[in-house]
Amino acid sequence: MAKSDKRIVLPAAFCELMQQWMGAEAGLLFHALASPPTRGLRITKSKATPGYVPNVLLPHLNAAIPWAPDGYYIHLNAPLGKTVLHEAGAYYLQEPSAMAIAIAVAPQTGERILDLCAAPGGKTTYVASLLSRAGGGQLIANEIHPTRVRALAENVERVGANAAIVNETPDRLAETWSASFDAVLVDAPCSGEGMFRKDPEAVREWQAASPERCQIRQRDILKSAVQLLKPGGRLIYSTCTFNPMENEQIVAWLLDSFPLAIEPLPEWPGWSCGRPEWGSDRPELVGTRRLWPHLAHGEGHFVARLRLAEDASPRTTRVRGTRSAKGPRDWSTWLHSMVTDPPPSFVQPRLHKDIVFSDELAGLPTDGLRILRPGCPVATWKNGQFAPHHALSRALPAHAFLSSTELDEERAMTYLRGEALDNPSNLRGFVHLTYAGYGLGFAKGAPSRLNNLYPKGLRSAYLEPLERPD
Ligand SMILES: C[S@@+](CC[C@H](N)C(=O)[O-])C[C@H]1O[C@@H](n2cnc3c(N)ncnc32)[C@H](O)[C@@H]1O
Repeated sequence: MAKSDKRIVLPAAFCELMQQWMGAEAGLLFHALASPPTRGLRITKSKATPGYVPNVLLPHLNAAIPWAPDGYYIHLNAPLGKTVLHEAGAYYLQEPSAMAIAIAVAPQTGERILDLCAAPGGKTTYVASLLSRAGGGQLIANEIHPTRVRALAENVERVGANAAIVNETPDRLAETWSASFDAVLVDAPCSGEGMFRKDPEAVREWQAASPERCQIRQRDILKSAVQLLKPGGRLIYSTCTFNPMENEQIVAWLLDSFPLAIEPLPEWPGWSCGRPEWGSDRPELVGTRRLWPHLAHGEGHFVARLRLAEDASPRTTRVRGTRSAKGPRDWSTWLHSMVTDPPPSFVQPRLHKDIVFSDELAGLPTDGLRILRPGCPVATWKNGQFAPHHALSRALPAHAFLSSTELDEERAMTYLRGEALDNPSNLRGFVHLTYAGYGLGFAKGAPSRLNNLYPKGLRSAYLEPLERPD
């Protein structure tokens, strides 16, 4: 190991490799890797009003992140991971350079988008926000790892993103869903050199053989990703690593192997162009983007957007009969007694065991696939009775609920601890509770109290207040 600075000790083989690629500039990178990491958060639910920030959060935000309309830098030690607003899914703590990836996906109205390597969900949740803001579409988030897929589901539910969650290998998805997507995001497993500053484990795990090993896996995943694209569809490829083997070289290989063309990405402030000389001298590589921590405030990402030729002849999907979305009887009546203007995927749901899910897999065959959630869990259905699922409280804006009440921070904390609340307005039935306009969960109105329906597994006694006493 070479001692490069007093904070982290960079692997000697990493330093040699980067010196070979970058020459004297490598010193600037190593110097930047010796300084503290950047930290960011992204407002998640600015669907109707981009740029909206809850007032209580304002004192905790630093500058806006120039490439991400919903992103802000925050202080390294800002205690923002355990607040009512965080629990309510009002923001997602996300490394600043990672925010550019969903922007590169550029979701359009009505598109069907697949995030192939999605856990823990940073990019999925941003793509979901942008797709919803564009007018809605279909989003499917896949994660191969059986434990990580649960963290993905929790984050998707916390921020109220509308997505199906799948736990599959890319090749099985390609087999079943060939030529089905307008856009596929591959945020690939990589050697993680852009994580060095914020995660000492990333430094410990890095080995001289990591870039080559990762490159092989990335090619495998990308072969399936290309197969999943409709003709004319977009492939977005990203990593959080610096070495060209997993970046420019992968994109050069994609251009050589498939009828794909690079779509140049915007010139985000501080970002650099990919380097053609690192990828078989393909001049188009200037259309890819890199964030270097010695040139911009972020930890480091590479991203490329490629478009599949319109006349690409895809292997067609074996359609084994798409399951028709069938909900229980009286569903529509119950749903309209809870919310106004439910999205179409809620009106034609899927019933799976005792849960009614919005159908985010409409039009796709699902037989034989490991589906964790076909969409948002909207309600439970037991003994012929519906009850709202907690996830519904996050999935729609507060104004959509027919019975909704706003809590102050103290009452919100009481609710998130799992305690009953007083009921001064004598509310009855299922009541949607909000804080700063963000859905927290449901309660059930009784004569003198609001009974707490916040799921036991989510209850938390250790939340930090954000509001300052006057
Ligand atoms: C960089 S992480 C994804 C981060 C995520 N996109 C986010 O923004 O939160 C890469 C993911 O790929 C998954 N992965 C690992 N090997 C894979 C493989 N062979 N095929 C597909 N995904 C894989 C990992 O479990 C990991 O969750």
